[in-house]
Amino acid sequence: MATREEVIAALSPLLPDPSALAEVVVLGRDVTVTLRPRGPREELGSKVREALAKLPDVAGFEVRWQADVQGRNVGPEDPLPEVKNVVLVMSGKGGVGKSTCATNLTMSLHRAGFRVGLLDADIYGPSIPTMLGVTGRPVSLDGKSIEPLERFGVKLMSIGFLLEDPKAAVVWRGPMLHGALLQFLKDVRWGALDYLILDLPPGTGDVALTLAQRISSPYAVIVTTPQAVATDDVYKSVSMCEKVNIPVVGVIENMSYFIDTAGVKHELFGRGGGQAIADFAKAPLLGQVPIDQSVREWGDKGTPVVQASPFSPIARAFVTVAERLTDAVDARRTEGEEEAPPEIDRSGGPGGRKRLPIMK
Ligand SMILES: Nc1ncnc2c1ncn2[C@@H]1O[C@H](COP(=O)(O)OP(=O)(O)OP(=O)(O)O)[C@@H](O)[C@H]1O
Repeated sequence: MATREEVIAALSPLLPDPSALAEVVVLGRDVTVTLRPRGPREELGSKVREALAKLPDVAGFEVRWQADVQGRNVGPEDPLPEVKNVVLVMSGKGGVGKSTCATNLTMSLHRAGFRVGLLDADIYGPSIPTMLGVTGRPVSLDGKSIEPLERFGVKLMSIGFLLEDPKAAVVWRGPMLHGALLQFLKDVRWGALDYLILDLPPGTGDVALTLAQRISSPYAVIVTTPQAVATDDVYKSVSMCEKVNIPVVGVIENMSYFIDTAGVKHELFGRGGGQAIADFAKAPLLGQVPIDQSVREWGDKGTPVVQASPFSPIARAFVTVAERLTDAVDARRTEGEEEAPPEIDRSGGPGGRKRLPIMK
């Protein structure tokens, strides 16, 4: 078993100054290190993880962050005044692992010490309830606001919670669904959050437009596979973000490769797709997530792999993506790339003013 002193001695040379190390907890063969960084997180996090991996008798390790997260300029009519950052997870087409990335990103941010919520805005195929193993109906304590459900310490809301059978195809009409989404933003008691992650339906879209019209300074993360680059869909989703003024803050390449039991890497879906989209979007590639059977297995069991197996290499891939995302958001906010608060659409268009009978 490594001692606290050994961990501190191994990490000290990597730190910009001693105060960057806020806490070291050794529990058996597991180590949790809390850092208080001045600069970007991902580089320091990677170095610290590398050093921890080299320590003898350390089986698992995690890095947490103690940081003041920069927030957006919230417009006067923004439905989420206490939410510092809103991140829309999007994809050009279905099945690329958008919901998987959204849930594991959320869990990575939560485990790293940030306050985070997850809104399943994939109103046509909500999968967050399954991936997080949550059932139940949202309730209202005051008859006005909706209490979010909670799982693993993360606040959650999904249209799936409102369906009798979440697996059944959603037959509600578009405007009603948009109304539900807006209601989720406005009426759910999210409280103070550093990041609210939204899992958007695949494709270009009216949902993104609705959100862009209501929320000040959201950012988009595009999920793709190496092969999806061959289709127009993913480029279209980047262009659509541009059109509705939602900056793309990064790209995640999912299912990038597969490592077999002999340790050989196979690039089943080709290579370079994520970087090509990142270049097109003029945004960083946040990471390449390999194909790993445990991702699907844990997703099906209702516990994201980052939560179920936090010390595994696949969990670390998601953790790195999450750290790069926080760095990318901070960098954009520091550049002062704030958008003007959105014009509020009162036309009653998609989403209109319809309210859902959630809390009869
Ligand atoms: N890196 C990965 N390794 C292994 N399986 C994965 C990986 N990423 C996603 N999957 C699996 O692929 C399937 C599709 O993933 P997911 O539902 O996240 O995609 P999606 O893009 O959100 O789909 P939809 O657009 O239909 O909502 C799921 O069964 C998921 O467990």
